[in-house]
Amino acid sequence: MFKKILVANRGEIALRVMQTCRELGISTVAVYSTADAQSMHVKYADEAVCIGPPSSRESYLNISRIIAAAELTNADAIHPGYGFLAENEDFAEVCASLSIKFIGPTARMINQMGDKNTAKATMIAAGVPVVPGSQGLVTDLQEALETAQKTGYPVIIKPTAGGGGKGMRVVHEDSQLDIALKTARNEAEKAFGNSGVYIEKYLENPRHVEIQILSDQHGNTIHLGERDCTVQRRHQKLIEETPSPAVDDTLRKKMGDAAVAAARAINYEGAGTIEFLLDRHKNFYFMEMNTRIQVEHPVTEERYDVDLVKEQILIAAGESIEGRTYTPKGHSIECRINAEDPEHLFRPSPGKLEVFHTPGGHGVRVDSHAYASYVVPPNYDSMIAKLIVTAHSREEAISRMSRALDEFIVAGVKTTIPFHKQVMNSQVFRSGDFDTGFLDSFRFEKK
Ligand SMILES: Nc1ncc2cc(-c3cccc4ccccc34)c(N3CC[C@@H](N)C3)nc2n1
Ligand SMILES: [Ca+2]
Repeated sequence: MFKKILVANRGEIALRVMQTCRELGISTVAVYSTADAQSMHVKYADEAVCIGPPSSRESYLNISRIIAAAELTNADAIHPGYGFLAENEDFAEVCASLSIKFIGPTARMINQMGDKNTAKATMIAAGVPVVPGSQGLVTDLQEALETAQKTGYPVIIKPTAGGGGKGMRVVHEDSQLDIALKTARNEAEKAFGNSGVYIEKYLENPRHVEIQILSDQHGNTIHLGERDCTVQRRHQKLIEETPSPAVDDTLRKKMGDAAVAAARAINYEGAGTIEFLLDRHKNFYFMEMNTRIQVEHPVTEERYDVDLVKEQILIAAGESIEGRTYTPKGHSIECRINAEDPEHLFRPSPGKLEVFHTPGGHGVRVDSHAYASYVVPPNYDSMIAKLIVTAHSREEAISRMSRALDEFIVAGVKTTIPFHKQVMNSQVFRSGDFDTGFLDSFRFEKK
């Protein structure tokens, strides 16, 4: 078992990982930029190393500085959290070459799943349903036209080197294809340094349903159910829940089995998530595979009564998950509390927290690094807390979430709390019958 783990991240996930390390008796090393000198994860860790100025490029994205901190403190493993270097194959490779255990899959696996076109080919080989479209990358207009005519409009052009919606273009007819292909390739080159794009049939307003996977180093793979992440704004997830209101037991088994087959096919190691698009006819299609712990992991932890960060660490240390069974129980919903102003296009609202009072009570969990007098820095993402609520049914979870949001008092910055309150009270959300277009048509009522 590891003696010391360096957490190469900040904010709530850094604290979350350190909490599990402390429970396992593993000492912790924090890395931080000068902007995070007063951050909770720095105070909480057994050791802390300042790795640079506020800019991510010179701190949390700087491989050599993080490795230097690991060597300096003699850490025997690194947990990357999510974002930053969590899916960076060079980082995983450098750790491996220095015999510092990267808590996650190998560099090869990160690479294989990071390239969306390669990931898709791998899924086809594993028998996982994928969206019909081009066989591989599309470079010239002629090939694009043939693919689009074979697939049928509308089609979507997607960058192979990244997810998250950047460089995507939806095309409805031949005349638009030339421009769309050029702009998609340009945007992809600018955003990812790789202009590779592929084409898929465009599914109108699907749901986003993802399956949590756990695979150990001994060939065992299990799934821990689904998370519905359909409530998103500009490709940013805002609300996640499990179970999905759109998934029944039959579909859950099909999606779970497909996700397990995919992980087995690539001999996956660690915690991973297979993201699917789910259409109105309950057909599901592979979208992406994430090779990291995700922001929304707590809803799965609450329903399956599992510490996913603990599982990651035990698996990285070589433990087997053979024979592990989980009985899912309850309905869990997460709201991401961001320091953003819902009355002004969710623009960031950094600043000092004059008041930070978190809700409590049975079935209420708050994952946060924030505290009263903490200054939310403008340099990083705006999430200051995750409010996770669990109850026996979806209806009960929604009313508990609504009550907890009322008690979540933050002053000094604007937050998404009032927005979440309105979503929880909306008929459409309560009906469970919505798709990824939900927020496009959701009007936030300014008070
Ligand atoms: N073939 C096909 N059809 C419709 C799609 C629609 C989306 C999409 C677009 C906009 C918001 C979304 C929210 C959740 C899930 C998917 C979406 C989509 N992606 C890919 C990256 C992800 N962040 C959004 N891929 C799609 N692919
Ligand atoms: Ca992804």
